[in-house]
Amino acid sequence: MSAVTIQNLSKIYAKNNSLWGCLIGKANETGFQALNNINLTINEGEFFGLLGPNGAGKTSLISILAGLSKPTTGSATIYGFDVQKDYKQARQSLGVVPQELVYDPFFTVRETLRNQSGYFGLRHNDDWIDEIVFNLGLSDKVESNMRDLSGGMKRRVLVAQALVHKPPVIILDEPTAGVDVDLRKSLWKFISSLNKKGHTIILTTHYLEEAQELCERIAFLRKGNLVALDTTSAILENTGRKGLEYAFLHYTHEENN
Ligand SMILES: Nc1ncnc2c1ncn2[C@@H]1O[C@H](COP(=O)(O)OP(=O)(O)OP(=O)(O)O)[C@@H](O)[C@H]1O
Repeated sequence: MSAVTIQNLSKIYAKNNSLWGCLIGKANETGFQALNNINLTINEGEFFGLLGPNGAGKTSLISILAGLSKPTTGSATIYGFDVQKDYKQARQSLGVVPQELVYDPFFTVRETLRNQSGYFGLRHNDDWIDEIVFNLGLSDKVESNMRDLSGGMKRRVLVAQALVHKPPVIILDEPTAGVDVDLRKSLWKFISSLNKKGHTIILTTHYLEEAQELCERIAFLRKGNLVALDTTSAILENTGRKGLEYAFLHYTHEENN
């Protein structure tokens, strides 16, 4: 079974046309097209890279998969569950590490992870919580309040939150932005071990050397369009084996598409 399917997916963000503009008969401005007819299948157990420059549409796509935003047209499924019609099952199958540091400053790390477990109906999840925090180097911070953690540690908690319900599909939206070498190493070791156990990993990152090392297949987005989709080795081969940074620039520059 495919882990994720995306069919004819487009997203147009509506313009906030003012009431005053409507009253004086000003024509409504059309919205901004962030995704344009994306078709993509990600296989079960794949380590998949979703790459593109700032504003390419990566987070817009992830938000739709996570049920946080509705597509304008098209559809998407996670493990066969439609992200809109079967929202609960699709969300249960997905763990998302968001790009932005969102947290409640009044809870401890353990309380944060217990609360997150509760959202997924898991009451006695401490064994797994302990395993996650250990693997993310957070064991000594588990009773600390979120507000007392450094930025990199808060990001580790976001990763832990995405994993509390052992989702088969894990999306990491720039998980290593602003984190030190230690976390990067421990994070990739842990995520790779989950991938070996069968979890599907979808990674967006601007650290292309990480994507080159980890991802079996890569999609490049540019201005909402899917401009390349292939195995990492084929992408490197097709662009003269000059590295993923060269391939990134090649595929995401307008004149090459
Ligand atoms: N809520 C919104 N309303 C209007 N436009 C939006 C909204 N969210 C995103 N956009 C626009 O859609 C485009 C794609 O944004 P998105 O956040 O998906 O890009 P991204 O590839 O994740 O970029 P980055 O690498 O910087 O995180 C951008 O031009 C952005 O300004």
